[in-house]
Amino acid sequence: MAAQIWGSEKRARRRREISAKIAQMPELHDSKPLPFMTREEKIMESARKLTILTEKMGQIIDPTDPAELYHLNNEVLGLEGNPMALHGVMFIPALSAQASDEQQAKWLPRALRREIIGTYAQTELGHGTNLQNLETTATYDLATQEFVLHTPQITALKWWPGNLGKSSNYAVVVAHMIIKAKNYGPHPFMVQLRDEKTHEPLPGITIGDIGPKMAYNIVDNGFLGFNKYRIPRTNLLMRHTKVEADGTYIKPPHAKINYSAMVHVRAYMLTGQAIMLASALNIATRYSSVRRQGQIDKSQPEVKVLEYQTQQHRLFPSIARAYAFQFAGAETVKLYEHVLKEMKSGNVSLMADLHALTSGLKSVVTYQTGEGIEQARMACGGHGYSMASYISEIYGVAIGGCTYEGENMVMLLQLARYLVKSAALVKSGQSSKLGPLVAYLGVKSEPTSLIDRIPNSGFTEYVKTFQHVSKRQTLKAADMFFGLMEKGEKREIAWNKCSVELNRASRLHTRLFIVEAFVRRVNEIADIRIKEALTDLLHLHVNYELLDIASYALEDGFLSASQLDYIRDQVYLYLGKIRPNAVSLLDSWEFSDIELRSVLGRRDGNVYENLFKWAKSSPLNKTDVLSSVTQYLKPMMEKARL
Ligand SMILES: CC/C=C\C/C=C\C/C=C\CCCC(=O)SCCNC(=O)CCNC(=O)[C@H](O)C(C)(C)COP(=O)(O)OP(=O)(O)OC[C@H]1O[C@@H](n2cnc3c(N)ncnc32)[C@H](O)[C@@H]1OP(=O)(O)O
Ligand SMILES: Cc1cc2nc3c(=O)[nH]c(=O)nc-3n(C[C@H](O)[C@H](O)[C@H](O)COP(=O)(O)OP(=O)(O)OC[C@H]3O[C@@H](n4cnc5c(N)ncnc54)[C@H](O)[C@@H]3O)c2cc1C
Repeated sequence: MAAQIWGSEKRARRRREISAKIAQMPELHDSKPLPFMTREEKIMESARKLTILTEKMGQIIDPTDPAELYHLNNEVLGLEGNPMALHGVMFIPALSAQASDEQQAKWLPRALRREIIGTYAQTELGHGTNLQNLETTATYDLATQEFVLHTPQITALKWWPGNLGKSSNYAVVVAHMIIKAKNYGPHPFMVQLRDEKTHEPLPGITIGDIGPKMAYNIVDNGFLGFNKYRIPRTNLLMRHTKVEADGTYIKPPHAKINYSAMVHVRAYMLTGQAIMLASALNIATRYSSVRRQGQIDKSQPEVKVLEYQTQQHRLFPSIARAYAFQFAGAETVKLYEHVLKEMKSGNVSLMADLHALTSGLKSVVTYQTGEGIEQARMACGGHGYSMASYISEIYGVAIGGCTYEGENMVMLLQLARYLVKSAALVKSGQSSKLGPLVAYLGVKSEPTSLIDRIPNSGFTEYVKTFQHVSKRQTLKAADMFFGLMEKGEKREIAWNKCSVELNRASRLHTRLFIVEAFVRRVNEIADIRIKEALTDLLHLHVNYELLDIASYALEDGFLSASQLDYIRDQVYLYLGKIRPNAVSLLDSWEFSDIELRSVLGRRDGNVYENLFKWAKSSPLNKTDVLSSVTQYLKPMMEKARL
């Protein structure tokens, strides 16, 4: 199963080998539990480990393999981030995709050797979503052949970029490029921020940390202002766009090609989310098979809480989602790598499809991951609320994904643009022009669903039902939009008035893609036992997801009440079937105790003794009487007693 999750036997084996090596290297372990550290201590601890990793990486992993590097980071540095998180996630991908060969030769080897630390600085205090209204300018000075970066007012300060505040000395900065008073829109520039020797900010640069956040606090998200700060013309990233010495602008082959670093993260973050969901579920499910509370049969001893159907219903559909996201994520990364290769050689024809797909997936996956992790926390009762579970930290980090890399509603609306265009093709009889991801929009469906009507139909009737509801909602939302325009409403106003319905269509389309990716994977599996276990999970997935969106299929009678009863019964049936495999389905992800950082989720199940040990190690317990008591509470009580 680990091979299915991680992509191959070899990958799963390598992960095990890497974890075993890390277990033998105490210098790479947390020196004390992270929840007992201050933010400053955590940042120091992370930098300490990161430095050792840089020295010893070659002994542990193949540093050229991104999957191995990702695993190493998760184990050693953890999900709260590290001083170079954005360096790998966005700075290097931005240079790789947008810098010319010559620029790459100059900067990439230095970045890969970690001679410099970089980030991606785009969002500003006043604007994040609406890139067209960013305010930072890069004005070309023909006389010196330099760009002059400037922050015209406080809202133009770069705000949020990870590791910008304190760690990075370089950044890819997105600024509006102005040449001879003409604004060419947002473009990426390579900018040195700090002196390489002293790490002091360079003159003309104002920079710092934006303060503590809900989670992800090892990352120093930062602010950045420029005061007429000059960089050479050749620091504009010039793989696709060029500015010649005389100010001549050569436009890129696709207007949004400079957005590729964002698409990169949107594609790669899906498996990251799946890992966070599976981690929280691993903790909750292991704990649920240790925790005994109450009886089902009063004549029997207390049961493990995992025996309760409500507990299974809370956890198991999310286990199925974690697998589904991992499989859909793997497909998306493959597609992204293909499109990136094409893009580098000038073929931009697949960019719109990839943008639409990743926009929808990013939104649905992060939202459902957040839901699943929060349910996992609640499933642990009181101990879930303790940082000893570590689930609240996983939650805080995961839901950051709903916001970063494009706020979820906004990204769903991006997919909706693509769906509406596809609907227009269907309506104008041009269904043959639909791309493979939306081809179902042009296919006439049966009048009613055949779920529970055809024996041995596998998952086909389920997929058809998901297709039906997605198609119906897409065409309905598109009709509403076109109808408003026909009535004379301006395009943008009409769009806004339909946007809730449009986003519903985007979610349904994306959920269909996730179901299909799961089905595709199960169909590929040869090992009979693995196929069986995953087929059970897929049964739970399709039935649970369909129940969740049943109103769409009920309102036009595509599903009947009796079919809904069948679907509900299937959910209960598969909860029971999955119960014996539940812990194994999560243990198959092979997270080590080092990586999970959870007292509740310990592999050995020795929860109570270790919770007590953990509590005793709280800094508050260093002394029996705190100074808050001697200074304030004791005098207050004494005064009250007089
Ligand atoms: C390995 C990774 C694992 C884990 C990650 C872990 C940690 C990482 C932590 C944090 C990283 C966070 C980093 C950041 O957040 S960086 C900042 C990200 N910011 C955003 O995402 C901003 C979101 N906004 C946008 O993307 C755009 O503004 C927009 C909403 C898409 C609108 O852009 P705009 O230029 O105004 O375009 P429109 O006029 O609306 O659209 C015109 C046209 O272009 C199409 N389009 C837009 N984007 C793309 C694209 N990327 N590729 C292809 N096409 C695109 C758009 O759909 C429209 O097409 P039409 O045909 O419909 O006209
Ligand atoms: C943990 C974290 C890490 C980050 N890292 C980076 C980084 O490394 N580099 C970087 O540059 N940025 C980074 N960001 C910033 C992030 O990319 C932005 O916060 C994000 O893109 C959302 O933009 P915003 O904050 O402007 O939200 P806003 O756009 O102000 O969103 C506020 C609300 O308005 C709604 N809204 C906005 N526009 C529309 C619209 N057109 N239609 C409908 N509704 C709309 C949104 O849906 C939302 O409900 C990070 C953010 C976080 C939380």
